[in-house]
Amino acid sequence: MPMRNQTAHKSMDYPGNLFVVSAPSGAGKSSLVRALREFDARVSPSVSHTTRAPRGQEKHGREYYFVSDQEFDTMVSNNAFVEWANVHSRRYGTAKKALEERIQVGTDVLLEIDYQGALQVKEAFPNAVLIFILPPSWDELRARLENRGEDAPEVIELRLTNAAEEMAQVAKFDFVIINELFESALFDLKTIIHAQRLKYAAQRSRRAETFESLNISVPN
Ligand SMILES: Nc1ncnc2c1ncn2[C@@H]1O[C@H](COP(=O)(O)OP(=O)(O)OP(=O)(O)O)[C@@H](O)[C@H]1O
Ligand SMILES: Nc1nc2c(ncn2[C@@H]2O[C@H](COP(=O)(O)O)[C@@H](O)[C@H]2O)c(=O)[nH]1
Repeated sequence: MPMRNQTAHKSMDYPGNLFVVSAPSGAGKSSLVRALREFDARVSPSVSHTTRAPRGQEKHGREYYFVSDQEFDTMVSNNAFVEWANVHSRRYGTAKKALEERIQVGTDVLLEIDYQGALQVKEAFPNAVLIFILPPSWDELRARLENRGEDAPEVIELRLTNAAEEMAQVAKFDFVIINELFESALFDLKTIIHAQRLKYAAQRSRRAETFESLNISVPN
């Protein structure tokens, strides 16, 4: 895993919630997150940088910022990523500035990233909620990748090989959802997000009351 140089943000540093969704390729995380956002406009996705080529109808700045290896290297040297990782032989990273600016103003941000990135985010933001999506079976995972029809057979094989290592990380996550029936997995995702918002709001208001009783202003 790449070396990082970051400090953990103290709990309550930021008013926005940070959710991280990881899954082996094809388990259905993008589909779930897309469906979630139709119900919940408060969840704002983060657009990652990647050195992989666009596929299908993907657009620069919408699904990803598609950058060269050199551009990615420059961002790494400038410490511009909150996390980055090699995934399926390509590099992917989350820009630090854009993420911090959004959670600082109270936006709930959702990162769809791999497990290596998720664990780096948890180190930097201990309040981040890590959610892992599992497919119901290996056969179904393969079928979803094949039926999606967007990756070459050798890419599908690489993603399936990597899936074993990814799934071995599941215990490090705060929540696990099995995406068998789509609607049921979506309900689980909505519930986790709702529960976290309530918990965080309660913690903040308790803290505000404590500061109020001491007659001092609440730091952001
Ligand atoms: N519960 C489900 N039942 C059947 N098919 C599903 C289900 N969830 C997602 N799919 C389908 O599986 C395929 C893979 O889903 P999706 O692209 O969302 O996966 P992903 O985890 O985001 O993959 P990647 O990391 O490669 O982007 C898609 O064709 C999607 O429509
Ligand atoms: N560590 C990071 N992983 C990321 C990021 N953005 C996406 N990803 C993960 O890469 C794989 C492959 O994605 P694909 O779009 O090429 O199918 C998948 O697991 C994504 O979650 C990132 O910024 N950091």
